[in-house]
Amino acid sequence: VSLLPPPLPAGGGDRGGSGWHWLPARSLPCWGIAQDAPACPPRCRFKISKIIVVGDLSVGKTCLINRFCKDTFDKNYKATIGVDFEMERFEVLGVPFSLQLWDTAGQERFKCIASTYYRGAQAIVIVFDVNDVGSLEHTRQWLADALKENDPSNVILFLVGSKKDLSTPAQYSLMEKDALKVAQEMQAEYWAVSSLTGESQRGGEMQIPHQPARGALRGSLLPLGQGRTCGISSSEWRR
Ligand SMILES: Nc1nc2c(ncn2[C@@H]2O[C@H](COP(=O)(O)OP(=O)(O)OP(=O)(O)O)[C@@H](O)[C@H]2O)c(=O)[nH]1
Repeated sequence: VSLLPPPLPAGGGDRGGSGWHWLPARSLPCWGIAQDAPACPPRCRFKISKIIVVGDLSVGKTCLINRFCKDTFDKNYKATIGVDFEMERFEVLGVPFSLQLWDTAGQERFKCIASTYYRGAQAIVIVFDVNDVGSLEHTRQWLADALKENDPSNVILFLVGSKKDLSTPAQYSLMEKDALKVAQEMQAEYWAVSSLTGESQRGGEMQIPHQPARGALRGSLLPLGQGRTCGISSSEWRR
């Protein structure tokens, strides 16, 4: 945890309270990254978005992030201790854009540490296992905890059902009904995914309030594992 960048403050960066963090590229070294970044003209700015990924123990949060950022899958379970961190960089219309993906521990004993990193999120991804109805029930509590540290009117919510490859079509369609109900209640977009196969499928026709400023973030997250230019893992940062 001590190697991670500090939690971002709530609200906006230097452009006011929009929740977006606009930082000159050269300000990144204060987090211990990009130490050798060349000098950038003032217009060269990173748009930084923080995404937190929450959910029960072993539902597949780390695998989801690894599929998204590195296009890899590890079948061996290694519990996340506290929080972990990945950064994804890409360009939208020539603007350098960075996603901070915060992988939080599902284990109860680490919840206290992990929740200190919830603040300042632009998106909350709540993950459950489509084969475990209990993990779907717990998503409401995960969301409530994450929203204590964030402005509910200013975050994009995703409910993600993981491990779809392990369920039969009949089992899945039963679960999907419940998941869509929960997603509707939360005003979240629902996705079912398999980090093993890389499959992702959007469920239902959710009516989400239009937030044009957030289109790029939503667009970058939705096609799980696509549209990236490069990924930087926390382990690379530590070199
Ligand atoms: N078949 C299959 N297994 C998966 C999938 N996603 C995760 N797993 C497996 O589920 C186990 C837990 O995955 P993790 O991603 O570590 O779970 P987590 O939610 O990050 O767990 P914590 O860090 O303890 O909160 C691992 O053994 C993974 O290989 C999936 O889509 N399909």
